[in-house]
Amino acid sequence: MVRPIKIAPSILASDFARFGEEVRAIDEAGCDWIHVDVMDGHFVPNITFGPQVVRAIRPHTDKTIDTHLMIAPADPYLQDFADAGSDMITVHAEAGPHLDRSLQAIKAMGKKAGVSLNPGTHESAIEYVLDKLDMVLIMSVNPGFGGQSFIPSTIDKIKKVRALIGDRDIDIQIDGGVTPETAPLIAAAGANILVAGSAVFKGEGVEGYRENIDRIREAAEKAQK
Ligand SMILES: O=C(CO)[C@@H](O)[C@H](O)COP(=O)(O)O
Ligand SMILES: [Fe+2]
Repeated sequence: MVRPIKIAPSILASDFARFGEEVRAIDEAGCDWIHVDVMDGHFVPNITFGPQVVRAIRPHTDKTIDTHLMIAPADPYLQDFADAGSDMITVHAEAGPHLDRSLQAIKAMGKKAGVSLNPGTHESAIEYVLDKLDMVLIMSVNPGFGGQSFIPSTIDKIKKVRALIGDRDIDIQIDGGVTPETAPLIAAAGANILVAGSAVFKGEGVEGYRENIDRIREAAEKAQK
């Protein structure tokens, strides 16, 4: 089954002084999800924002708020993100130490659960938690910053994760360096949720964002067929 392509702009590349306006603009521009990059300055070498930002943007969109937690430990903060309005909560397999417990906690909060793999992490890290997953996020850059170049070995990992998933109802998300040029390779390998920060927000306002989202989506959909 071909899973529908979804585009999830990362607000890490938006204007932080205008979060509400920026979220409304990407919503109006036709994005599918809103990707929120949470960084703690410990698991990754950058600090961004916490549950308060999710709470602040929640009234500006009905679309899925996809929360990418690059924090360790994640467990003490899961309830805060759930209460703030996150729909999907993704933890890193490397953030440990109890991945299965983190996923059980997210599901018990009634949220969709994702697990993320850094570029250097083997796909077997998800093998025994597949029954608790709604999504696998394969990092195509080392986490911490937007605007980095796509790491080519990601393509091979997408294929391996797709094979591991089999016919389970699990999305594969790719995050980092997604552009209209990399999107076809990503989609052809079997991923269907594409996060894009700089490639979307380099545009001006709703029309600029729409053009960038459409270009990525069209390139991916064409390659899926
Ligand atoms: O999680 C991360 C980075 O750690 C990403 O979500 C980036 O924010 C994507 O930015 P671009 O590579 O698309 O500019
Ligand atoms: Fe991300």
